[in-house]
Amino acid sequence: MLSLLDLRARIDAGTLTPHGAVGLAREAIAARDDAVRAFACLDPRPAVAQEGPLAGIAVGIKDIIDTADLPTGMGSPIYAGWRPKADAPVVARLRRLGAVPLAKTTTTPFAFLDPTATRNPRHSGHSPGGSSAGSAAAVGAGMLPLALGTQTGGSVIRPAAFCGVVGVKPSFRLLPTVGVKCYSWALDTLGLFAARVGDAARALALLAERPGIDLVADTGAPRIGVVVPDFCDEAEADALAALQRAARAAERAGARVHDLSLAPLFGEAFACHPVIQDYEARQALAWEYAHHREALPPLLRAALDAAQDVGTDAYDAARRTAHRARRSLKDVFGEGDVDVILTLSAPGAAPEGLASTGDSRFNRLWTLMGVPCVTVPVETTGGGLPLGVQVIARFGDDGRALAAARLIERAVG
Ligand SMILES: NC(=O)CC(=O)O
Repeated sequence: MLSLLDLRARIDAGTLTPHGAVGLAREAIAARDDAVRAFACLDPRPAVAQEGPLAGIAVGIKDIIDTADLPTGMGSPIYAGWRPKADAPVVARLRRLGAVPLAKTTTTPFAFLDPTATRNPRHSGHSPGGSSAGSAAAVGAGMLPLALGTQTGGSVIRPAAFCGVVGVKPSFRLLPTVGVKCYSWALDTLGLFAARVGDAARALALLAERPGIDLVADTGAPRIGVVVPDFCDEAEADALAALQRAARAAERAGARVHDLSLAPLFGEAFACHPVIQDYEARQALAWEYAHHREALPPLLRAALDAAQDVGTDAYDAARRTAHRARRSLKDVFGEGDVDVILTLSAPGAAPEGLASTGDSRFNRLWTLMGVPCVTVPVETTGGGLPLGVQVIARFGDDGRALAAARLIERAVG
């Protein structure tokens, strides 16, 4: 895969130019994307800045994120050819840092569950996951060193794990979702994909203007609480084995690892995620539902049909429960002798075929809690499909989540 840090080191050393670095991505796209289909469109004549900490870094932008010089199609014929007037602030920030928004990456329609045509870069007969399908696949295929995605349920962590890359869903609103097509304003979170933890940490620190995110020294021996939430349905044996492998490797690397159980309140909060999501999606997509319902794909259309019945009382009760759970989660980290939580990134490896983007049941609670999540590739199944594990820190402690993820990444080798 293309490493952001490696490209930047070669540019800083004068052995590679920013044009040359972008050229490597364009060559890889030309060679591989026919098999992967990760892109909605490409910039045919990208402007390549010579200066900036991300000069030479080609970036994929999920196609629900506004770009002024490329269409933003939302993965839907309803927005075919739609050209926003302005870049989303996160895209404008990338340009100020010297990066090149080279391509729009495929998204499931409006970032819901209906699949894309994108294939898993590690096994073309399997899904790359969703909704940030193209971003995860493009990095996993070695076509880009960095890509942006979003998560409302599990749309960063799950596809990253399926494609064998690092995915970061930062603390809620660490990055501005202005200019990003809204599905749920209480849940939508901008995230990113990269080859390795260090690449992702550098990118997030620059995007968030928080150098400390990348400078969290290896926090020595993190206290890791390992949990498989009992309110999530069963996980596949391969995924559970990968979690245990990561936990044991972290322990050998000096981490203090113990099993963690979550109070029933977190199961109640888990059940509140769809109530909040669906109530807000009904309003966020009211225009599309009113004027183009027949052009919506089947899973999204059915979800919005059902969302018409979600009332304000249920919504307000769900928000109260989520609030209580967020306060209780602070105690898990504070009094629970836990620096980070280690859990599954997905129920298993990528689903066979392209009909399903997989299940977000091991992601939704953490999205609702607004806490930073990082998925790290751990191993591959016998069939060559990647498996990841998810590292979660307290709200605002993104650097610690990345530092612990880096320890695990190194420990599993
Ligand atoms: N946007 C989302 O997070 C939905 C999903 O988990 O696929």
